[in-house]
Amino acid sequence: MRLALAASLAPSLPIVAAARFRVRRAMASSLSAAAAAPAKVGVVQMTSVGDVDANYATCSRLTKASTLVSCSLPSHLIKPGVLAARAMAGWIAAVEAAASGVKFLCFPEVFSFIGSKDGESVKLAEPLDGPIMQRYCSLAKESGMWLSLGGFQEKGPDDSHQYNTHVIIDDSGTIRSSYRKIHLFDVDVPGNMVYKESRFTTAGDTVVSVDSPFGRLGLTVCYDLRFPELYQILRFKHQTQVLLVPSAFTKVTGEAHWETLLRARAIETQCYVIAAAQAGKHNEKRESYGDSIIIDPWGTVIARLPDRLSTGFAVVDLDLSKVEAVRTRMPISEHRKFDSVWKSSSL
Ligand SMILES: O=C(O)CNC(=O)[C@H](CS)NC(=O)CCC(=O)C(=O)O
Repeated sequence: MRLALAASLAPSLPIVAAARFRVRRAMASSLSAAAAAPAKVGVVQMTSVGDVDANYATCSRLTKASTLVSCSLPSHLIKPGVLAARAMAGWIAAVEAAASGVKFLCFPEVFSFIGSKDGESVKLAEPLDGPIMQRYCSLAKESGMWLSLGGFQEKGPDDSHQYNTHVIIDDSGTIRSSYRKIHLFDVDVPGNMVYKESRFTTAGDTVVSVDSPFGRLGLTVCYDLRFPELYQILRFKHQTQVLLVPSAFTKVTGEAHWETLLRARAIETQCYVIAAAQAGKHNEKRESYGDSIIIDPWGTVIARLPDRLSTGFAVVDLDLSKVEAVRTRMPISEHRKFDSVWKSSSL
């Protein structure tokens, strides 16, 4: 992994890096000729707050890299202290991204809103054709980028429930796919607080994948990560090549499990894993672990931000021939015993 530091742009500010994975030509040429050319994808890390417009400003700044080069920061972000430093860091990342030519940018769960009061987000929940998501569709179109928007508060089946929905928008601004989080986080986190996501959220019940120029994508959200059967279905039934895990992991559980779970999913499915994370303090009560990460199908971490708190993103050349290379040398899909041995045993 090589870190291209944007430090020269602002030596005194938190350093934001774009990590790039270089294609190894020898490996690429020995593999499937049908594999698409490597494409640049980015994984965002951000600290969403209880303000839809402020979060949109951050997402927009990170996405519209090319138009931002000569722009000033949005005025509401120019405040003394940490926020201004973080905003600046995001801006520098955007400049870096322009040079990187990112074609697919992945945002974390609850990118558009994290409230501080119970039930706040249900009141803001909108259908996918509502104004909040439509603004992100315009953003994708204007910047010519595919977006993964994990964990949008989609209007639910009744007024007191939302869906936690992961949305994929293509570079023409069209919603290509959406997935409603299946596993809800009803957990008593040791030393932290009791989460009861099901109070305001209705679980989805459908496994979703979608084709893209960056391979077949498997859509999941956060706590889903702890349920490997979902990822097995995505890999062996849906034939996915890239697994997306937008998240807002708690600090406690993230420290204990985040990287290990993500690398396990990459290794056992032989897929790329792109996991965008919320980071740091959102309000007095809530803090996320951070550590946005991209993992290759061999399980190696190939990109992450320089620290777990900064706003910005890391970039890799996603090379689908690498997926095929790993699968050819270690053909676990042929070695599986699911149909012959395990199918008849219930868990
Ligand atoms: O409620 C919201 O604002 C959005 N939803 C979330 O942030 C969800 C439910 S509270 N968080 C997780 O799934 C964390 C999982 C986790 O931390 C773990 O598996 O260890």
